[in-house]
Amino acid sequence: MTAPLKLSRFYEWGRKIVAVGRNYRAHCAELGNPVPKEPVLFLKPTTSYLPEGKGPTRGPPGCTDLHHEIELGVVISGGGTNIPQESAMDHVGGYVLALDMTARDYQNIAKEKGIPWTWAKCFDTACPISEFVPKEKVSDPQDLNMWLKVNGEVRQKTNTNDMIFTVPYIISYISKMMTLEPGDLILTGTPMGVAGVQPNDQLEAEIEGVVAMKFTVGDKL
Ligand SMILES: O=C([O-])CC(=O)C(=O)O
Ligand SMILES: [Mg+2]
Repeated sequence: MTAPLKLSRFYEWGRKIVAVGRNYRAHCAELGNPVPKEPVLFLKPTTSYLPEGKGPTRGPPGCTDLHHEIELGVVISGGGTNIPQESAMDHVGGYVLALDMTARDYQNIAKEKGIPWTWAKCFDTACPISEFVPKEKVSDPQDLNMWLKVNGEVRQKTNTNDMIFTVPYIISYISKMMTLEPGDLILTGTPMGVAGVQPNDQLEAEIEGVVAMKFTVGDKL
């Protein structure tokens, strides 16, 4: 008999990570991007997962500008296609605090050339995650204070009520074109304050009152 799949270990068996970009106005402004009318979506592979305690996050070969992006992650427990916004939260099993580590130099090259962001977003260790937080521990995902410190200094700080597109809107929007499955992770976008990190930097992040995590930056892959 095979063991039942545990939602708290979604990163071992979930099949995709769907990331929303440009979901906070101030972050759009800091990178000179327009505020989107519909969610900007991209995928990260599950090989980019880095659970806390499993080593450092590392940039891809040749990267000279590895950025941190703190994000609320939403773990899907019940799959579906064409999920209505009204019942979208019934498909959520819990949350994680996540980093959408980004090789900003490669992303800028990709933007200039009009080619995909794969090299910038999909490398091994590009998705550090906290322990799983069951849904019951979060009364309102749209009212969470979260912050990220680098070497003890606050770099990013937000409340998730600043998101342009809410969690139920995002779930409904994605599921119109891509079936969501149990174990999928949705990254909901980063607030202002993204910046470069160096080997041996200490990253510390928290969703206040909910979960905290620590990672070190390692050498390039
Ligand atoms: O790389 C970017 O700026 C897009 C993105 O992931 C975000 O806004 O979280
Ligand atoms: Mg991001």
